[in-house]
Amino acid sequence: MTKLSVNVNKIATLRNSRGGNVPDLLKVAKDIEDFGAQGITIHPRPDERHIKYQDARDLKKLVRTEFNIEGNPVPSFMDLVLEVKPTQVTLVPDAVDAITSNAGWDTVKHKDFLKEVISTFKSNGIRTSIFVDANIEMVQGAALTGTDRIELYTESYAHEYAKGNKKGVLAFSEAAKVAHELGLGLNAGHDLSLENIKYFKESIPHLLEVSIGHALICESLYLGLENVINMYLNKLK
Ligand SMILES: CC(=O)[C@@H](O)[C@H](O)COP(=O)(O)O
Ligand SMILES: NCC(=O)COP(=O)(O)O
Repeated sequence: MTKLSVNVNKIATLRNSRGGNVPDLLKVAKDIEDFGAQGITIHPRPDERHIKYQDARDLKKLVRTEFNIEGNPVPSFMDLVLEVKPTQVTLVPDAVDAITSNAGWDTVKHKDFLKEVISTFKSNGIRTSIFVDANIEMVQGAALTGTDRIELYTESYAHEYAKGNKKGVLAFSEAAKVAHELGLGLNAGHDLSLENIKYFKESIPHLLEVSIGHALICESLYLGLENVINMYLNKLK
């Protein structure tokens, strides 16, 4: 079975756009768990444009499933994760001004840095994962850092799948095989959706967890729209 961890960044984006507490991030996270998801993911960015550092602290008290915090291990992020102690930390090499995550780690170039950061988190009882492209050399490099898991950056798979090219998954299944042989646990995420998730799951061996946010929240809005419009129409009769 592959666990579904729901990324709630977009709920925080919506909340922040009005400055109040609607939608209530904590209630949404609790409901997501009650509906059966097996994890909650957040990706606090340094500018706190969606998830605020305080959200991470508040969610820690509430999340009963797996709590995954993603981000670039700059000092403020490291301090937050070491304070909150989530189930898992996923290291993502994103620039401060990146609109969203757009690359995996160069695990060869940054091996010593990653080793040190991973050792710090693991010695504090936090499972570690490194965000990497579906590239064998990067997966092998990740194994040398001591990380528990990797998260395959699935943007290229999603992009190719949307164009009708199912072969885009091949690099991912190869990377997954190598990861398994090297004893790494396997997660995946970015731009996964109701459209492309089934084929990905069927093609990738040993997939422990996917984290999905953007598409899942957009799909939820759309799939709920008819119901809500009818509820309004009923009240306006
Ligand atoms: C690592 C990853 O792919 C996701 O965490 C993604 O970066 C979501 O972040 P945003 O919601 O800020 O786009
Ligand atoms: N790690 C990927 C994630 O948390 C969600 O990415 P996306 O579904 O918002 O692209």
